[in-house]
Amino acid sequence: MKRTPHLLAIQSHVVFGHAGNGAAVFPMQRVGVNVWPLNTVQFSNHTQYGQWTGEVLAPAQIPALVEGIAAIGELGNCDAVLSGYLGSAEQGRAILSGVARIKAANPKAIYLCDPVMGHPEKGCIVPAEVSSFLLEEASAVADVLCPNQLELDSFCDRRPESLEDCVVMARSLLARGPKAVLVKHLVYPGRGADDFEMLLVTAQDSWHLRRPLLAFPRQPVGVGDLTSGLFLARLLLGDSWVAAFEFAAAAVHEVLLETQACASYELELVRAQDRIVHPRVRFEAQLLGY
Ligand SMILES: Nc1ncnc2c1ncn2[C@@H]1O[C@H](COP(=O)(O)OP(=O)(O)O)[C@@H](O)[C@H]1O
Ligand SMILES: Cc1ncc(COP(=O)(O)O)c(C=O)c1O
Ligand SMILES: [Mg+2]
Repeated sequence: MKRTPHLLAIQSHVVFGHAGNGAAVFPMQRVGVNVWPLNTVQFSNHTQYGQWTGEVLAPAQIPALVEGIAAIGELGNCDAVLSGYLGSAEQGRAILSGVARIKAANPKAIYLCDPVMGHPEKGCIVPAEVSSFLLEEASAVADVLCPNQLELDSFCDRRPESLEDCVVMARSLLARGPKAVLVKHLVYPGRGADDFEMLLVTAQDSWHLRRPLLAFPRQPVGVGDLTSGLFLARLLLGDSWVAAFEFAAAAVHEVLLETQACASYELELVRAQDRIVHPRVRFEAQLLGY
């Protein structure tokens, strides 16, 4: 029987609703991965409500928890680390030391970094030191980076001029060390008004994917976290880069369709659970010639 992969997921948790691990853990489990959730913050709700209560995890807890897993002899079973929303740069450095510890125990383990930098206009609040940490330190260690357009622009310190330019920008991140860059949401001059576009770039190839843009009165939160989590889960289950990309796009679209149908602000993950595992829609990624 094929072994079930194990994944250490280090990101935020919300008590109410869905963001960070609260958006990604259940879907990753549903598609067939053992998830080890390590919550960088525990907030009452995501920050786009404009108010929340809760705490940031003390950074020293991250290596302490990783050591605890090492002490029971399980660290070598960790196949991947996922990091997302961070409460402080110090937490980020603690994650990198955890990644090093895990790679020493299992050299095949991969590290996917979702560089959540915040979006002040949308009300996603992330400390400025976290952005600097992601730009300067995490990107050099990550095997896979999953920025949105704003985060890609921050990495490159400019905005794209075209789709081809988005590929150039994503490729420039590969030079820092990652093997693949998934841009979860593309924004560039001249893009299709009715589409939601994504990009996957590896050293060899680049793929572009379109799915329908859905109308929401308030943009749902946690979509990026869900995308990164499902992409990594499917990679661990043996998918190729492009298959995992297409799966994540389809499964996330199913969740958004259910969320829209329920007129809900929070992602309808429980109602959409079967559609996450077996998406009814399929979006084919197009291989770009550049
Ligand atoms: N098909 C879609 N139609 C409309 N909005 C979408 C669709 N897919 C994702 N979104 C929204 O687009 C935004 C994507 O956010 P973005 O900033 O690119 O990534 P992240 O979720 O990581 O912040 C989110 O607000 C999400 O709710
Ligand atoms: C606590 C928390 N985690 C994660 C996120 C990231 O969510 P998204 O997937 O939309 O980038 C947010 C965004 O506001 C947040 O408040
Ligand atoms: Mg995000």
